[in-house]
Order: sequence, then C-alpha cells, then structure tokens
Amino acid sequence: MPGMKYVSTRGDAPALDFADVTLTGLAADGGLYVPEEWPVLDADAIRALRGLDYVETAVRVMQPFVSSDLTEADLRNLCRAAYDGFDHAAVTPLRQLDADQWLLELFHGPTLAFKDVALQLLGRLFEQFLSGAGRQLTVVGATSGDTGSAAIHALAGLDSVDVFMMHPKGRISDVQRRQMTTVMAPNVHNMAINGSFDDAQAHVKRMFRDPQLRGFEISAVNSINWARLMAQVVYYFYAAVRLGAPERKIAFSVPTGNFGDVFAGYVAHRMGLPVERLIVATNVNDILHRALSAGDYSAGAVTPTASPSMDIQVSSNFERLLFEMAGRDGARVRTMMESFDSERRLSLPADMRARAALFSSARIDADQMALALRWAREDADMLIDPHTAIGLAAARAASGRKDLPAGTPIVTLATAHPAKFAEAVERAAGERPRTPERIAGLMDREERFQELAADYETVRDFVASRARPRAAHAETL
Ligand SMILES: Cc1ncc(COP(=O)(O)O)c(C=O)c1O
Ligand SMILES: N[C@@H](CCOP(=O)(O)O)C(=O)O
Repeated sequence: MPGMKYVSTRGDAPALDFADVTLTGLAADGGLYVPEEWPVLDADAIRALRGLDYVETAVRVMQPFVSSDLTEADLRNLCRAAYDGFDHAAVTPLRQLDADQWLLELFHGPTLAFKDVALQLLGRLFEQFLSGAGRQLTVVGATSGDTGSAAIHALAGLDSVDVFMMHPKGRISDVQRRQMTTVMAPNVHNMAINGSFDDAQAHVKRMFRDPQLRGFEISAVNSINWARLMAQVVYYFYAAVRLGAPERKIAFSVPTGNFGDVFAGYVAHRMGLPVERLIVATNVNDILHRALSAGDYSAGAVTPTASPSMDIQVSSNFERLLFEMAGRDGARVRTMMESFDSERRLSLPADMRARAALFSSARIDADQMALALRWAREDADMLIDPHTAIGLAAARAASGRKDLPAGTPIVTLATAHPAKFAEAVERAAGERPRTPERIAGLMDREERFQELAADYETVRDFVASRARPRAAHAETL
C-alpha cells in the first residue's frame, strides 16, 4: 500500500512522506503540511476502539498517517515509550463535572501540559528517523510557555538535535520559564526575547527561508509540524469513544491560541468521528473568535493575560483550516496569506466561512474566566488552570444558551495543570494548587537563558553562532 503523502497549504512545495514531513516542519513555500487526503475510520473501526487503552487507540488512529515510514510494531513501541511516563494509567483521563460537562485532562505528562502528549512522541520520532542518518537538526521554536518546556524535556541530551527556544520575556509564568531554563543539557538554548510570542513565531518561520542559515538543517517542534497535530487527534477519539461514539455525537470546547489543538479535533471529525461542535474558546486576544464569528481575521497587538499561553494574535494553524475552507486551493491560500503577511488582516468570504460551520467561538474575558474557575472549584470540587477555565466558560455558555442538541456531552480540554499558574488560580479561586512532585524544587534550581532584543537578526545570529551545521551529506535534503 503506498504511504501517505503530505502537501503544502500554499500548493508550491514538494510533497513529502511522513518521515520527511516530521523532520522538515514548515514547507519550503512558507505553507504548512497536511495529508494529501484525510484517512477515514468508519463506524465499525470506531466501535472497535471501545475498551482499547490509550496506546492501542493511538496506534489505530495514527497508523494511516505514518504507514510509509513506520511499521505498526514500531509505532506501538514509540507510543508505549512516549506514554509510559504519564502519571495516569488512562494517559488522558475524563472527569465528569455535571450532567453534560466533562473535562479531558491532558496534563499528566512530564511538563504538566497537553503539549507533552505530542512532544513525547515527536522526540521519539526524531530519534527514530535520525538514527544512523548522519543528520544534524537545528530545531527553532517559539513558546508562550508550554511548548518550550515540553519540547526541551523531549529533546534534551539528544546528540543529533540542537534546540533553540524563544519565549517572550516576562510574559510567561515562573514555573513555565523555569521548566525550560533549569534544563542544563548542552543541546538546549533558551532565549528570552523582548517581544511577544507572535514576534518569536514570525522569526521561526523566517529562519526556514533564510539563505544565511542554509548551512543548518532547520526543523520545528511547534504545531506547524504536522506530527504534533497528528498525535493530538488521538485524544479526541479516545474521549469520544468513552462517551458513546460513534452512536453519540460529542462537542468539544478547546482553549485556543495557535489553533493547533482544535484543528486536531477537526481532523478527527474529517476522519469520521461524529463531532457535534468544536467550540473555539479564546481569551481577549480574540482574532480567532472574530474570524469565525464575523469573518474578520485581523491581528492587533497582543494583550498579556492570566492565560499567557493563549496570548497569541497570529494563529499558525488557522492556515490549515483556510486550506480546507478554500476547497484545498493552495494558490488561493498563498494569495490570502501573502496579503495577511503584509496587511495583518484578511476578510473571510462567505463561501469559505460556510465550510467552517462545525466551529463556534467565544471570547472569554478575565472575569468570565475567574467565574468558571470558581464554579469548577465550588460546584465540581476541582481546581483548574486559567486556560482550562476559558474553555469551560465557553462550554457552559454554549450549554446555557442551548446552542447544542439536548444531552450533548461537552468535553472541555483541560490543557494545563493549575500548579503551572498557581498565583492566577489562587487569585481567582482563593486556593493555591498543590505542587506536583514533577516540579518540586524547581524554584531552587539554577537558570540559564540569554536575553535578546526582539529583532530578527539578533535572534538569527544567536542561533547561527551556536548551532551545529547540517551533516555534509545532508546538504541537498
Ligand atoms: C495551556 C494551554 N492551553 C491552550 C493553548 C492553546 O492551544 P493551541 O495553541 O493549540 O490553540 C496553549 C498553547 O498552545 C496552552 O499552552
Ligand atoms: N501555547 C503555545 C504556543 C505555541 O503553540 P504551538 O502549539 O504551535 O507550539 C505554548 O505554550 O508555547
């Protein structure tokens, strides 16, 4: 059986197989890679997921995407190794809050955020594909707090990979920063830039196309990398099947920033999972809410909030949805994205918006977030983090407005452990979360990071002066 190929959302880059798409990250035309077609699990295949554990579910959901480059046994071994270190046997357990509301806990991995679900696997995929290949990767990444630590924990000490991670200085929590900056592995380089996450993400994309970095094999761990999203599709299936899929439709409320997590939900839907609705929950950095509710995709300045990981105005993965909304017309997406890059705004035409009817959206402000956090504490006896609270506020609003058919379970993705944002949680709920063992002692460790101006050249030169060049024989890859 021929393996899955991946094509660029801008239609002008070579199609790649899974291994290359994983190691490459961003497409050469500036687009994002997506599978050339969506594999489908029919109702029987979904029923057959009942009773399977997380690893077996992951193997069945991801196999169609990787089949050209990994055997089923390889994939199973990688998944076992990736999820073995999670501190819950279910990996991503479900918790019921009331008759309709559920939480999908995605924070049981090493760095206490949903990013571990994908990055624990991605690190192992890198190792698998680089083993014996003589290639040297330079991973450049941008983080608003959680991707950075999950990536660093997945890649620290790997000899064939150098990791350069930018975070916006002063705009992430102390725990988030220290989870990155206390890792002393020689292949890890942290940069605190005097700018926003959007600045950092723009730099990452530019480095892929910078002729001055031609001597390095640049790669990505942000959700521009397809493999990140693929691993996140799994928990939508895992949760929905436990709640009655395929016989029952489920709605998901997803706290959203870079649009990766919720796009994974869209992929699950395209693969055949009966999804009633995907609720895109934003904080006051609401570009996605405006885009989906009014067709206005225009980026303003980033406002710092108590949910810093979602303080994003330019959402990379929205381009993947645009590609679907444009009927997979890469040339149309290229024109739109080039216009967005120069104007910082796009108006989404009606024909495209009609293809995004599965999504609804909500903009949740600080008071609404705090109210949801308190409700979870007082009525459901759960301390949740501010990002999860944004998702929950949107979920409760949808159910209060009776936006969904009666009895539809709404699953809010609980994307981080509250201890990562202890001050904000304490402010809202009047109670400080307990400190999990995984981060005990973090505040006493030595930190190492480089503070840098936000301009591109400063960051690029920092990377170029420390990264190891690509291996000679990989020059033409
Ligand atoms: C805790 C947390 N919640 C939600 C999000 C938003 O996820 P996405 O960027 O995939 O939309 C992020 C960052 O990505 C995050 O770290
Ligand atoms: N919220 C993220 C921002 C980067 O998003 P990604 O999913 O594209 O890696 C973070 O916490 O770093």
